[in-house]
Formats: sequence, structure tokens, C-alpha cells
Amino acid sequence: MRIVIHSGLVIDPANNLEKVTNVVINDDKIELVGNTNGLSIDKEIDASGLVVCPGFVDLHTHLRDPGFTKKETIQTGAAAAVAGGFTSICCMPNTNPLIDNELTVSYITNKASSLNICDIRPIGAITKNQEGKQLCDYLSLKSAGCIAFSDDGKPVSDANLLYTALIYTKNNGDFIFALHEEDYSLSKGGIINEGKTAFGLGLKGIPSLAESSMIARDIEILRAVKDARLHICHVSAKESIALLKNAKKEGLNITFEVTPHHLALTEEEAYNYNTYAKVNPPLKSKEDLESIIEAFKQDLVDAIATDHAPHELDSKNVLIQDASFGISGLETAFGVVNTYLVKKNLISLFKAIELLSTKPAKAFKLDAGKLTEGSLANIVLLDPNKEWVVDSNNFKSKGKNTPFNLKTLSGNIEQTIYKGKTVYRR
Ligand SMILES: NC(=O)N[C@@H](CC(=O)O)C(=O)O
Ligand SMILES: [Zn+2]
Ligand SMILES: [Zn+2]
Repeated sequence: MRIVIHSGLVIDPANNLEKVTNVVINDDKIELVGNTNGLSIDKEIDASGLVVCPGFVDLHTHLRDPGFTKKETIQTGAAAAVAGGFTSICCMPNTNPLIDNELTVSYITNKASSLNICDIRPIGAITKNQEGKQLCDYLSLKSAGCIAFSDDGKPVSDANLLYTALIYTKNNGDFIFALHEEDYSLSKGGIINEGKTAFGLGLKGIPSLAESSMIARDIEILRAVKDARLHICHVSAKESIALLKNAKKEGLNITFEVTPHHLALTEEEAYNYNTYAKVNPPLKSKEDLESIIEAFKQDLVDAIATDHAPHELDSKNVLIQDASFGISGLETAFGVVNTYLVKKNLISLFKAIELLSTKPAKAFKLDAGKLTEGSLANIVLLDPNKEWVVDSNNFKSKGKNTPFNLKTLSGNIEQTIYKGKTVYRR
């Protein structure tokens, strides 16, 4: 079966391509990008007015399954992913049981292959039961299919534990440690960012120092170990950006991601005790947001990752002190990035697509995020100019918890193709 997607603006950062041309799919693969002369075509997709680009890659998704299926299941999470243009997602281990054993890995990969609508790559835990006491068996988790390791939701508070994990793995291949950076002694009891909004609302704040001091510590650990590889999750503070800029300049093997909500919103979103704006790390000040934008302009950011954290509304429709931390993010990611970065002329659409596909794939060494001939036909058709009003009731995700609800976004996913088959159409 040969399908040609014609008349669209093809943006493929992996091959430095941006032009109106054809993308030819043959069964599950990309046969070619360019001229279709002499080819017999079975089916045509008219992409006039649309952008055709690689399926997006999310390095940070919470699927909640096994264990917390009232928040999300692998099925609803995967449906949300493809509705958001993601054809590869990496799922965090804070499930129940946790992804700290091969059985849970195979539960997820089996579900993923029976659904067959997007790649689902498990991230294993760094410590057993995420208790921060005992290292997991990284070799066997890796051979079972884990592509990185993280205790996300929690920091690795014990410096010696992280140090040991890096030393143990460094001569055994590529092990990526994705870190949730938070010093509990500084963040404990905090609800939103420490600053004007928290003060005005009478809420205990979480200082930026809770994030940046841990990043500083872990850069030191990385420097001490050398050949190890760190990835910093959901970076939100200007102090953290400054540290990471220097670490990169120095040549340390470190990457970092920024979420759509941290590049678009500030702590003021929590005005009125809005629990939908309660997230970890907290939404920060205008100055932090400006330093994140500057990091994008300077090409320092390695990935935009959703930190899709679906929660049932019962855990959000309570006092802000008691509400869960987290934002459901898969289905608004492109719209938010396009509205708050591209439409404001802060970065180009090409760069935005690169940060959602090619760069994250590169950071986690995934065979994805490109329209190269012979690679799997994981493709998104999007309308960068289409305006829409977010209505979380229409989300495929069970998680309706978003501070973007009822906001107008520009840029919509029209169609998502996975291994040559349409898995989502608006
Ligand atoms: N981001 C959040 O606010 N919540 C995440 C955990 C995390 O990413 O740290 C969750 O699992 O709900
Ligand atoms: Zn986290
Ligand atoms: Zn997370």
C-alpha cells in the first residue's frame, strides 16, 4: 500500500528540510520525501495549507497504569498522545507496582504492542519502590525495554546513591538518568512558587532554590563521575537555567527539558487558589519565564516534554493545600508551544517542531523524530494557524486537569499517522 501526502509544507528538522513537497509512505515506512514521478499511488492525502512533520516524541508522560487507572490508563493515555501529535511517549515509573521490575515493564510493553497506536517506552525507577534507599537492577530493566531511569515525582535525595548509580553504570553502555530536582528540606509543605502570589494568598511557597540547589549538586556529581549521562526534568527556575548553561558550556553530558506550562504561564495563574495551576515544580515568576524564553532563543533547551500528569477531578476540586500536583498536558502541548513561542515570534515553527520531535529523540537515543527514507512512517499533519478553545471535556485523556481550559490556542493537530496507519483524525 503506497500513500502520498501531497501539497503540505514538509518540516523535517532531522534532514534540515522545510519545503512544499510529497511524503510517500509504503506500508509502515517512509519510502521517500520529494518527487513521486513514475510511482503507482494507492491513496492520496491532500495536505494543502497544513504542515507535515515527524510524529512528536514526549520524554515525560505519566500513564498511571498499572495502579492508578482512575487517573489514566495506557489506552486513554495513548489516545491522548496521538490526539496531541505524539507517536512516541516515554512513561514515568510512579505507577503501582512501580516500574522497578521486569514484570511491570512487560505489562506496559505488551499493552503498548496490542494497542499499536504509538510507541510507549518505559522509564525504569532509579531506586526500588522509589524509596531512595536501594538501587534498581538497571541492566535487567534495560534489557526488558527501559530507555532511561528516573524516580520522577520524587528526587534522589541521597547524593551517594546517585553517585553510586552513575559509577556502577558508566562502563556498561548508555544509561540515562532523568532527574526530578527538588530538595525536600526546602520545598516541604510548599504549595506554589515562593513569591508575591503565595504571599498574597497566604500560602507556603516553594523557593527556586529547592530546584536549583539540587541541579547544582547533580552537576557536581556528574563532573566527579565523568562518563555518565544526566537529563534534568521539567526545568523551571532562572537559577537552574544559568547552571545548565554553564554545565553545557563545560561539555558535561547533560540535557534538559522544559514543559509547555513552564514556558507559557506564571505563578499568577494560581490567583484565586486555582488548583489547576498547582504543579511540581511550581509555575514561577515572570523573570523565570523570561529566562526560559531566552534559553530557547539561545538553543540551550534539548526538549519540550509535557510532564503529562493526569489526575481525577476529585483530587483537584479540594482546598489548594490538599490538591494533587500536576497538569494534563498531551493534548495542549503543540497548541501551547505554537501560541506562546511561535506566534510571538520567539522561535520559529521549525525550531518548535524540532524541540517536540527530533531533539527529544536524540536526547534519549530513540529511533524517532525524523522523516528519513526507510524510517517508520510516524507523521503528523498540523494546522499552525487554526484557533481553538481548549475544552478539557473533549480530551481523550481521563485527566481533565489543565490551567489552559477555556483558553484560546493557535495550532491544531489534524491527523496523526503511526507506522503508516491513521491513528487520529480531528
Ligand atoms: N508534575 C507533577 O506535578 N506531578 C507529577 C510528578 C512529577 O512530575 O514530579 C505526577 O506524577 O503527578
Ligand atoms: Zn517531576
Ligand atoms: Zn513528571
